[in-house]
Amino acid sequence: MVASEYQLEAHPVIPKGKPFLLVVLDGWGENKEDEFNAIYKAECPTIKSLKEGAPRRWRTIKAHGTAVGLPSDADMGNSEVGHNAMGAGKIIQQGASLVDNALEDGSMFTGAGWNFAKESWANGGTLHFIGLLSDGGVHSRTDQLFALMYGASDHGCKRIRVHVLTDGRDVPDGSSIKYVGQLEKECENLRSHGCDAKIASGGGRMYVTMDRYEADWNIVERGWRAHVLGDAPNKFESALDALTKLKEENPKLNDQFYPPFVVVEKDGSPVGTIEDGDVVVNINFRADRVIQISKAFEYENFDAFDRVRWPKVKYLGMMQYDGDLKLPSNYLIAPPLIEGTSGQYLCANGVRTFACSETQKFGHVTFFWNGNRSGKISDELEVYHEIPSDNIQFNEAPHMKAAEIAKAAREALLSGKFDYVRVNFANGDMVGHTGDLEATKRACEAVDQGVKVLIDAVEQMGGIYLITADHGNCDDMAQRKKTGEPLRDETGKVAPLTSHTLAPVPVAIGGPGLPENVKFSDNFPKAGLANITATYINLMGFQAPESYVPSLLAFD
Ligand SMILES: O=C(O)[C@@H](CO)OP(=O)(O)O
Ligand SMILES: [Mn+2]
Ligand SMILES: [Mn+2]
Repeated sequence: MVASEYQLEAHPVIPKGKPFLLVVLDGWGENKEDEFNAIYKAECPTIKSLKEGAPRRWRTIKAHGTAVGLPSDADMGNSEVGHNAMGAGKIIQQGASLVDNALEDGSMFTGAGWNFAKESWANGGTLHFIGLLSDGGVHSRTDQLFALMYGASDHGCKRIRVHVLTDGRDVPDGSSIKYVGQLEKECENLRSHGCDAKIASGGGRMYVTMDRYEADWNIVERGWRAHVLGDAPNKFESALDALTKLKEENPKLNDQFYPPFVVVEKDGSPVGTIEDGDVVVNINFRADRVIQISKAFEYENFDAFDRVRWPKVKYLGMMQYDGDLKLPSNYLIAPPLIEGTSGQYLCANGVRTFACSETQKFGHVTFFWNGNRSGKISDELEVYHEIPSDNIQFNEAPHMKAAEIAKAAREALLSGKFDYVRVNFANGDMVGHTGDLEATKRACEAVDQGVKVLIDAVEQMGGIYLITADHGNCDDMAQRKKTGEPLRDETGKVAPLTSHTLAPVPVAIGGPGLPENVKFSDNFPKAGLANITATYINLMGFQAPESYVPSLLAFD
């Protein structure tokens, strides 16, 4: 039975019932064609032919800044906001913006979450912050952390401990020293005003605490031991010492992969373990990489690793990270309410869906796509298929699981059991984040081969496809000066860019099932990822919901 609020009318031009393929090329922007654009330099005949072979069915759309609900157009896009927009058909004010608003209008410090946290320090508990320390704006921002620290001090908090995860992925490698230096300064300032604030522990975001989609629980366990128990092989008298000395010992170490460390007093005792009665605030607004640590703090029954000690603390997220699990149960800011997602509409109209990626992006095409819900929309109509990612540095095996994803999705298309096959290829993004240009070219080639397999399957089935991306990354692998020239070190070596880019992303449609007269409209020059949703709902033979931003299709 179709829930009437979600009923969709038939599209007047595009027939229903053709198998439909949607591909997200993660981290694949349309950018300047130069030697640092891995896509341009790689052999990608299939994806390049989409643009050259059918120019009326290829265009770019915005994937960053306000077009995807971020605070400003200086913000690069990311997977969360990109997949939220593509899944939901509208621009959603995202976590970063909601936190900014609450800090600006003061509602941060009057809400239920803040009041709940306050009880703890009013009773002598320590306030702990855990999170990614940078101003990358993808998972967190230092200015928001500092505002919370000062807010707490203004509200009577006398003891703050910060557990820092160094970045180097949304910001240049090596910048962790700068962010830790800034935080040290703020701590010093707070101390001079009577609030004992210190950095207590830390580690690199890809090695400590911030695992996602249960790819490797060891990452979270290392964080737990350092932050909660004060237990790590590396102990230093300050976080700055930790970063500089660990790097001296191992010059190849990068910010993303710092081992866990604990800051200790002169006598070797940790400056800030997490104890009964304390309050822990996770400063990340983005969910995927803090769901596991949130479970470790929140769940009484927990067997992912041995916590050794499970302190009775108040635990809060910057946001609630999982709407289905209600995790965590306490949070500072209510997450964006993402209702009326494409999945809700399509399931209500009987569309049988196969969603697939490898672990690193599995939640992107399911959880983020469905408006940050960890469950399925329909057990009868949907199959979610995860291919386990390898736990390695991805420039060592840049093909990742592209072939396996293509194989699984191809079988789904050919089986006739699905109307809609949705996949994400991780390579351009995950290898792009390593800053390794040569490996990233190989990554692009693996994606291109995967896309070819899938387009062939669509051809065979008389289907329709839409191929797009969530934000840029592999399209520019060099840090740039203001002039656009690549930035070089003293030896002339180009500084690698490990982050996403601000580039728009391509979108291409095609397939034998697509009527000849369907093309992209010449309107909507400012279209963004949210416009994809109405577009693919049309491609499946339905008119899009009125609440969605417009479809990009036009008809001759
Ligand atoms: O790895 C991640 O967490 C982010 C970058 O911080 O990348 P993406 O948005 O592509 O998942
Ligand atoms: Mn992405
Ligand atoms: Mn990324």
